[in-house]
Amino acid sequence: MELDKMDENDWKYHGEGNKSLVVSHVQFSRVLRLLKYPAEDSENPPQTAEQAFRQIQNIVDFSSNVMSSLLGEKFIHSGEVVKLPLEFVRQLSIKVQHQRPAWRCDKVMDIYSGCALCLPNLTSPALHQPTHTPPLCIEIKPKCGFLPSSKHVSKDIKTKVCRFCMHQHYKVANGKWKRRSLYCPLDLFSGNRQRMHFAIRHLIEEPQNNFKIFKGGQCIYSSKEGSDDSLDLNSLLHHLRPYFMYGNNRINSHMTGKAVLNDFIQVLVNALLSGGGGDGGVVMDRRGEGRSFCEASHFNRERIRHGSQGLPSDSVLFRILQTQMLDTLDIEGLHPLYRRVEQHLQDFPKERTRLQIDGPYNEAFLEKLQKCPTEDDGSVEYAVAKVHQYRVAMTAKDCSIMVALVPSTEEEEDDEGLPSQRRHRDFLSSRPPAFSYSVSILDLDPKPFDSIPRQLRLDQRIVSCYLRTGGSLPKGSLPPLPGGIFAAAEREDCTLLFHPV
Ligand SMILES: O=P(O)(O)O[C@@H]1[C@@H](OP(=O)(O)O)[C@H](OP(=O)(O)O)[C@H](O)[C@H](OP(=O)(O)O)[C@H]1OP(=O)(O)O
Ligand SMILES: Nc1ncnc2c1ncn2[C@@H]1O[C@H](COP(=O)(O)OP(=O)(O)OP(=O)(O)O)[C@@H](O)[C@H]1O
Repeated sequence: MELDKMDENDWKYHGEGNKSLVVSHVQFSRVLRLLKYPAEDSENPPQTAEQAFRQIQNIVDFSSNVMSSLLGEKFIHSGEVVKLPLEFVRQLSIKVQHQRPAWRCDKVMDIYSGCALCLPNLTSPALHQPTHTPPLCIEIKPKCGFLPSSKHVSKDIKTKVCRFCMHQHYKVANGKWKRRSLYCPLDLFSGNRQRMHFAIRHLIEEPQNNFKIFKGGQCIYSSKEGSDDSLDLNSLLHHLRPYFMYGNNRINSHMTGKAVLNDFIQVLVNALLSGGGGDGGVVMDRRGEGRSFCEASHFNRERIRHGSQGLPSDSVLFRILQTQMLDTLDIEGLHPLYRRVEQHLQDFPKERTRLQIDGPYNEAFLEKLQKCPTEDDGSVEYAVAKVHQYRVAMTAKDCSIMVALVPSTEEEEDDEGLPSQRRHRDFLSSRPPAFSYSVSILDLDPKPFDSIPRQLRLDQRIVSCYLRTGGSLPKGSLPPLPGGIFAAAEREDCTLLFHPV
């Protein structure tokens, strides 16, 4: 990529979140992630080009020096900061504007700094050979996978119903989403295949901003944000079916929609539980049996056929969960420590640098949070270390997982020996066809120190909304019944009920 010869026609809109907009290269497996500002700041950018460069460099440093050490290098692609010609960025902003979802247009793309983060395109991984079937990439934003056990938690409900499930009620009540998702992160993080299957099924039913599917780099399945449109399961099945035709199905050229979805979910569960190599010991996580169930989950505990297996210690879910659990005090216990730091900074503003409140995110930062004493000695150092830990946990609660699945070729499947490509890849041993896969984690930005008071306010609002409504919702806010899109898959097949494997 020659930075002085950038042409907006080589790039296309790829997606966006709350604070960045992503464009992908039409030919190479690269994306550019550009910052966004509130629309009211569009005339006067809130920071200088140098500050924008520093912000993106902080993102790279935080990802490569801090998150990578906690989550595992193999999952992380930190990218590099690039300086782009301003004319290119302006033209790009005009080009992508009409593709942006209306509900994200309260923010505008940064066209002033010329700075961006250049990353590998995780939805069209380099291991894909253009002549073969395009890779399927599944993006999951799993959110928080445990119930708090801190003594500082003031509302008992927080120890019973997980944050995501309570937040769903708040989001529907406030019109962010029309329907409630029945996905529960505690099921996904359980390590129990049945519960994980159940969780993914609900992500498919109501993806919101937690689930997307890409084929060959194109998004083929996601929520139409803010819209009430029903999801097109037939179209999804049409895309997925060719990947799951094997054995007799290949000969009969028929496979039920239910079977396609079951196989798809099974392959995804395998990838999430795999360690990407290594021995991958299975461990029970620190949540303990009682703490790993959310009372709002629709999963029937009695259906568990085999006890809770726990997550393999080298799996992506295990690493994310462990990092999320650096939040040991809950926001209610953390907030007084935040206030201690804030007070200290008011008294000694120059201490901001020594305490690394806004970075640099280097080894010293990592050491500060890893060497935090277990007991509060009343010091500002203790408070800072807990705040740093909490911010890292926040990032892990808001990151996304990208699973890329590449079907093995006929030759690879038919070859009795071990083909050279296969030696260099990890293969999922579900049922045929085999998939080579890679698992990555994206969106590992540092959360600002100042975001902590907002966290406390949001926590209070979510809990009081849940308690006020008693967990009930207006009619129509549940996914369509009976059985949602899965019932549609069954109708398409005129066959049995959908059962998790
Ligand atoms: O607070 P939450 O749990 O609602 O998470 C926010 C996300 O909302 P979600 O509930 O996932 O829809 C929110 O996502 P959306 O904008 O809703 O897609 C952002 O990821 C936000 O992070 P940031 O402020 O952009 O760094 C997230 O804020 P942080 O809490 O991570 O700062
Ligand atoms: N390296 C990548 N390769 C492919 N797609 C990517 C990559 N990085 C981001 N994306 C896509 O762009 C979308 C927005 O990116 P990202 O989640 O980083 O934005 P954000 O603004 O930080 O999100 P949030 O709302 O969580 O703050 C992602 O959901 C994903 O689909």
